[in-house]
Amino acid sequence: MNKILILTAVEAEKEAVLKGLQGNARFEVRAGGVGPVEAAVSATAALCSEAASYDLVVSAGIGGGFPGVAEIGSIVIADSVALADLGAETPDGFVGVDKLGFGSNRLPVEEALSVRLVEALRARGQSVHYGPILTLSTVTGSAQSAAELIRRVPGAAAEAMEGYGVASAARRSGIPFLEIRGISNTVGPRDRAAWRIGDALAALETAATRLSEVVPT
Ligand SMILES: O=C(O)c1cccc(C(=O)CC[C@H]2O[C@@H](n3cnc4c(=O)[nH]cnc43)[C@H](O)[C@@H]2O)c1
Repeated sequence: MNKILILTAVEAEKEAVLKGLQGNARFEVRAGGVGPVEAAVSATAALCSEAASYDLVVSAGIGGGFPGVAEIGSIVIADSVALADLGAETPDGFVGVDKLGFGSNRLPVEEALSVRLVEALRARGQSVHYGPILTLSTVTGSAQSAAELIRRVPGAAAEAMEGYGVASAARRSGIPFLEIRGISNTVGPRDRAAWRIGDALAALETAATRLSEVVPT
């Protein structure tokens, strides 16, 4: 793989990733904005630019970890991505677009490379989890909503706001995709004081270093 695009949401995430990559020239890192729409538009613009010829697209940033699965400061690598709030509210509860007959709200990742990254992180003693990462337009703020998301996506490991948008753009271009999250907070009741952005950015930096080692040439 000669050219890899990494899309973060904000500059602080971009800086952490660049630090981890230690000048590896195969990677291009862009901050594309917060939320699935900004992420999809930014990824599409990058992939459609004249100079573009990417072999891999990565969504990377901080995220919330589901309680009992991914603790603050750990890393989550997606085994799939889910647009968890795309669907309809019905008298029987939320129904996803898949059940409504409008396609799927799950997208795959490049599995072999994701697993290699998980193994490389584990081998260095890093706490890393491999599971579904949810993309949402609204940050979860209650235990009830967190439980509902786990009902929708069993095994959910983390949530963030960009992955599915980037994955969707990559899929349209036929390019493999990965998602990486450094965990800054626990998904559940809102508690800004418990946020550990520094720990999450440090985890993200570590993940970027290992990524630069495991991406094949
Ligand atoms: O004000 C709040 O309570 C609040 C709680 C969590 C996140 C935010 C943000 O505005 C950050 C959005 C930004 O960070 C990523 N992120 C980090 N943690 C989470 C999360 O638990 N759920 C969803 N997104 C999260 C996200 O990808 C955005 O880029 C405010």
